[in-house]
Amino acid sequence: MTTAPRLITPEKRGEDVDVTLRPQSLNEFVGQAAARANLKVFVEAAKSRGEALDHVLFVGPPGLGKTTLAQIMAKELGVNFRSTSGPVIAKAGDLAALLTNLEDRDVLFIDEIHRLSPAVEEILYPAMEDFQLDLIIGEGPAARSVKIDLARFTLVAATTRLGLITNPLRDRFGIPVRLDFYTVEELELIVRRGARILALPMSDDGALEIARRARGTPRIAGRLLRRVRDFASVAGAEKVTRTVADEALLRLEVDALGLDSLDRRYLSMIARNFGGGPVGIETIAAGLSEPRDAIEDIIEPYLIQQGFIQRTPRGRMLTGNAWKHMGLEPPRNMAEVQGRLFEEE
Ligand SMILES: Nc1ncnc2c1ncn2[C@@H]1O[C@H](COP(=O)(O)OP(=O)(O)OP(=O)(O)O)[C@@H](O)[C@H]1O
Ligand SMILES: [Mg+2]
Repeated sequence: MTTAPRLITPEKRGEDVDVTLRPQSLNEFVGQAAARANLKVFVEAAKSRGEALDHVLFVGPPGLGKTTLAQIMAKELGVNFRSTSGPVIAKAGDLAALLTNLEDRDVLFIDEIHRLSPAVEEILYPAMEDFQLDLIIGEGPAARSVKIDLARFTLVAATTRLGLITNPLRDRFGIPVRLDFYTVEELELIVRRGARILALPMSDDGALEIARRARGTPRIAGRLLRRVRDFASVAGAEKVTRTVADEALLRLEVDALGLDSLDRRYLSMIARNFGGGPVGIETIAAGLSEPRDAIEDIIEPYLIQQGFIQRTPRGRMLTGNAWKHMGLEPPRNMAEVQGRLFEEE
């Protein structure tokens, strides 16, 4: 099943390979204040002791800056950055090859670590803990195990779904970092910085309008900024004002809160076909013809954070806010149904 291209998706797309907007240091990185402050301390401490930084796990919805922070870690530590991702490492040998090529204190970044195969994960445990590889050479009675010493490296991993990581793996990260959606103020700084880099004249209320509608996500802020720039240049606008931004975003079907057509389809399907829920995730996935993963990773986190849906033991349920946003009347027994569901828990 393929997901239709969606302007607002926080998923990676070609243009994000364009690194111009990517912050290069912890100081340049906007938002995530608590995480940033902690990371600064840990980096300083590791550097002053001349040791490898403890392993770091970044957890959070797509587009919030996990890969960016991983790269920044290596830069701040002044070490090499090697990068791979869970689904790419097919065999234990692939990971072994990567690990044996690391130098002391290097950062190895594994994106989507929840998609590592169990056989590969097994190799990772002793590597993370004792900086050793335990390899089995040969098969059957002739098989023997060899241990290879590795450089003392730092594993920096990222996942959108903490729940999909096994406990033994999770426990081996000394520094777990959870990234949250950004505030409008933070996104406003990110948009202004982006406009400066792109040499795009923009008023304060123009930046605010884009920030408000970026779904709490820097990647989306960057993407909206580029699209607004296109509209502005075609329309011959000298400056991105609130009106210019608003017109462009409306044409992109991004509403006042940053919800796009897929978000709205999600909400309206639960409202119209299921009386507001509760309705199970599989049913929603089938109804929207979208993979369940994409719904759980991309659509729901923001809708939950905005207080539009609740996860109940029986499935998803719309809140009063969601009905209001759609301009619809909530069912009269909504509060009662919700109360009953949570009692059952
Ligand atoms: N704090 C920030 N300030 C400015 N720009 C940011 C910030 N965080 C992320 N970005 C920008 O947002 C985009 C997405 O960031 P990044 O690729 O690090 O997200 P991610 O969390 O790794 O996403 P995914 O889960 O999809 O891999 C990048 O282009 C980056 O430039
Ligand atoms: Mg990433």
